[in-house]
Amino acid sequence: MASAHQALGDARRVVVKVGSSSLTMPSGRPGKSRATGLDRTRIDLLVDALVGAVKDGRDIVLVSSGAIAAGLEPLRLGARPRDLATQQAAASVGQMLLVHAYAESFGRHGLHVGQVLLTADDLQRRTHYRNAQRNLDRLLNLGVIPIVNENDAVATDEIRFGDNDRLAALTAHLVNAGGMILLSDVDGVYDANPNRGSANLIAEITDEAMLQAVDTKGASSAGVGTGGMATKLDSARIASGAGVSVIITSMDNAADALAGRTVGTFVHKRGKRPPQRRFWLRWASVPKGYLTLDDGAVRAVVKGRKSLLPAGVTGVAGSFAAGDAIELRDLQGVAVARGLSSYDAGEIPALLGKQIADLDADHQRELIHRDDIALL
Ligand SMILES: Nc1ncnc2c1ncn2[C@@H]1O[C@H](COP(=O)(O)OP(=O)(O)O)[C@@H](O)[C@H]1O
Ligand SMILES: N[C@@H](CCC(=O)OP(=O)(O)O)C(=O)O
Repeated sequence: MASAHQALGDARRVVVKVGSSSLTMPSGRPGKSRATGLDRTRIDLLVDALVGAVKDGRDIVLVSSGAIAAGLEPLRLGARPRDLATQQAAASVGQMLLVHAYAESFGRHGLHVGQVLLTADDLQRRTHYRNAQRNLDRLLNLGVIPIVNENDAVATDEIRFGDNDRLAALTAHLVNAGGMILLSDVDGVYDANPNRGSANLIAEITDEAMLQAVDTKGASSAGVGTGGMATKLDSARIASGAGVSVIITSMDNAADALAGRTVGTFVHKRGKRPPQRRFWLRWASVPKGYLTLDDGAVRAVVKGRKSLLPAGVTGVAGSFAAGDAIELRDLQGVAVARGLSSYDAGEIPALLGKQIADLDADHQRELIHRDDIALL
């Protein structure tokens, strides 16, 4: 019987994410063991694995970290900087080196790469989301390998993905990928951080409870990565919940993972690809305010999948306009859903608690239409 991993081998469009720790090498400078340079041999190894799939007619989108890490050595920075301005500077220098290295490496096979730098804001606005989608689709149709990274040079602390694992999951939905492979310096997910003692590889993760049970404590081995295993599991949760099969493994296993061989940790997809609007609302939008719902309204929205009517809303907070994303909270303050408000925040207090029939003709509609609600 074929293993579950084969689902990845069968996916026509795959997002592959590679972390800083897999692309860089210790410089060996005394006392500066964390300073790094790009490891061109490893980049060629990765590229060769990806090209194998491209030559088989599959679409590959590469989400690559490593901009900040690649900027460390040229700027003589000993370790990943903590302050934002130096991170941005390192990324500005490093991103060029990174994409240049990919362009040369794919060039050995006669293939072109296209750089796509995204900010969190690009995926938080629906119009930008569609722009990014159109560009990625066109690049793939032209036979170009898109290389995606966060636009670290302009990202600020408030509006950044921070880790590319999550960006990879959002990208997988954006391009309608069937599979996602997260490549790191560890060959899979273990039942505890393998750097802290003996641990066992988890070959398959079948549900959300298993994803949440993994022990991810302790620093990563390389020191240049950002999220460790926790962000990879978050990413796997987002992608697998949106109908994408996921493998988490090491870069050395990239070709095997793409071929559907049994390597690393396979995370089973759950459900189907959700409509773009719901996925975007749930995972990429930033709520501008919230409504407080009484118990009946929570039941209607969550269990009944109904539109939200003013009668069940007890409060409004924040400053938002019609069409903005807002949170729906229960009486205990727990967010149960996100939705796109049909009204400006200032219009809502006058509607609270009222039946639709009692409202004037301009306001005889729901606060949030059911098609504009994503449950959390
Ligand atoms: N349960 C676990 N299984 C595997 N690795 C783990 C686990 N918990 C923590 N880790 C750490 O996560 C690291 C990978 O994360 P990170 O260095 O951020 O990767 P990358 O730069 O590739 O994104 C591994 O080297 C390992 O030290
Ligand atoms: N965008 C940043 C990488 C952020 C990140 O997620 O890094 P990693 O944990 O190595 O995947 C960069 O290119 O340096």
